[in-house]
Amino acid sequence: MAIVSILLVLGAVFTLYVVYQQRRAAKLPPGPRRLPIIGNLHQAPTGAVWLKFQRWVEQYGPLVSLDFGGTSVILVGNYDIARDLLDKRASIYSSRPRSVFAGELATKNKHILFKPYNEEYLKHQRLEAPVMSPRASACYTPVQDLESKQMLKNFLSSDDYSAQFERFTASIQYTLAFGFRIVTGEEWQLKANHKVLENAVAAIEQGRWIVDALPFLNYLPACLAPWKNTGEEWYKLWDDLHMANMQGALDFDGWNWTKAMLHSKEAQQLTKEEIAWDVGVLCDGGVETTNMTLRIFTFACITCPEWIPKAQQELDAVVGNGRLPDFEDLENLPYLQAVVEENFRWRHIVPLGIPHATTQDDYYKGYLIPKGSTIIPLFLTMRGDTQLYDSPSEFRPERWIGKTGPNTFGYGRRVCPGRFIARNSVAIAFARLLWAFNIRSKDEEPPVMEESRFTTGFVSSPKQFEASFEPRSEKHRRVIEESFESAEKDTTKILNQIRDRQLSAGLEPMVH
Ligand code: HEM
Repeated sequence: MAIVSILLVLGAVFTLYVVYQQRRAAKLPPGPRRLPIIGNLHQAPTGAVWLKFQRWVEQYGPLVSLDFGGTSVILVGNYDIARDLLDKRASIYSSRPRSVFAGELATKNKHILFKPYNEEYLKHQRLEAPVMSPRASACYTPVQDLESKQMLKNFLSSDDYSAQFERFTASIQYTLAFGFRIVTGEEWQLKANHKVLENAVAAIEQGRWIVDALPFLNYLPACLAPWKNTGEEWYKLWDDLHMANMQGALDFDGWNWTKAMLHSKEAQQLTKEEIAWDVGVLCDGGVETTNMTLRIFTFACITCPEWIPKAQQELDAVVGNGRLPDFEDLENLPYLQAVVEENFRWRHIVPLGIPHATTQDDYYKGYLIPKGSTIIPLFLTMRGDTQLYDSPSEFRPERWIGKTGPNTFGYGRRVCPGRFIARNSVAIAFARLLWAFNIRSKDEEPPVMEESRFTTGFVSSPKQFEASFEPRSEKHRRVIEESFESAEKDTTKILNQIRDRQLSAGLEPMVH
């Protein structure tokens, strides 16, 4: 009798639960039909995930809801909705989805990208803010100036754009973060960084770690959960590199982010290791992102070169051929600025943006967005919107003359802190590369712009292709050589010049 009663109660509770779930599901945005318990897990795409997500947006509209094994996932396929939710309601849309492997095991909650939005996260954001502000970032141009001059000079003897772009972006980030340059690209720190970044991309890869889909599996002992040892191993590599870089930064003369952050008021609430991670992540955050943006630019030069003569005519008219374009020239180069905007639109390095998560239930246009939902802004879908862009696969800077382009650096309270530095690095690199070289395909049949030319994964950029960088004239070659020859290369002097620029801009660069 007692057993029958218990079964009846359990049955009633289960029925109520199913009815509750169905009622809630009825309020969600539309989406593909879900199965009990697993939801849409069986339909979870792999590879170029964004293509399947885009098809769902075409089928169900710009707001799509999915259920991945009990986690509500909301796809956002249009700029207006992304702004409405992620910017205008940022106070409840700025957390991150739980990531067991990458966030908890491989980085032990020390990587800012994976941190949930709470008081603990804000301590780290406040620590970074002074070195990332627009005014502080404007003081870093001497580093971008030197590194772009070396990049041009290196292109005179080698077309290996992968190596040149990586050295350029890494040297900017390492100089600012730790006070030393990446001169050859063979430095051990950069080699160690390769391994760490390779692991980082694998750690975030969707569908790779079963524990991310089924977090309860993390309660298993390590002998039954092999990912735990992998996580521990990757964490150690990462931690050792950050700690070694911090020590290096303290040993170098001159100002750098590590010293500035360690001496700040906010640092008193954090451990040295946490600060080493914060600086390390800021450094890493700018290397691959900027590097991939330059690869995309080069791919645009060889797949749709029609716009290049206009950009070069503008540079010739404003700068002439007797000197390199400078930061001061940028405001007089509207076409070049439009090239930067179009590059960010044409192909974004994170096709699915970086997911946010909600911290409370919300309603939007009558639809329920449940607390704990993963919100995915479909960057590529938005950039390919044919309602907004005529022939979106074509590279047409004209779309942006006198206008700013689409949101490149994310949303709300998680917007990319490196956006001011990144824009300056990209703009000066584009201006100088276009001024200096004719960038052409080395293949008889130049590649065409199509999806299969891009890598899949959390970040995406053009797969390897051949390009030549030929100086536009002998005069251009000489200017490139002389500009690098006469550039200040002493890192300590450059960094102290940056500290002084910050002081005269009324900032406190925080170092004794
Ligand atoms: C062209 C270059 C870059 C692009 C396209 C880019 C793009 C992004 C995007 C889309 C996000 C996610 C924002 C969101 O969640 O809504 C992000 C976050 C981030 N970026 Fe960048 N970024 C670039 C360069 C940089 C640079 C130069 C740095 C450092 C100096 C940096 C550091 C970071 C960090 C630390 C985060 C995590 C923010 C957080 O979760 O609180 N990025 N970036």
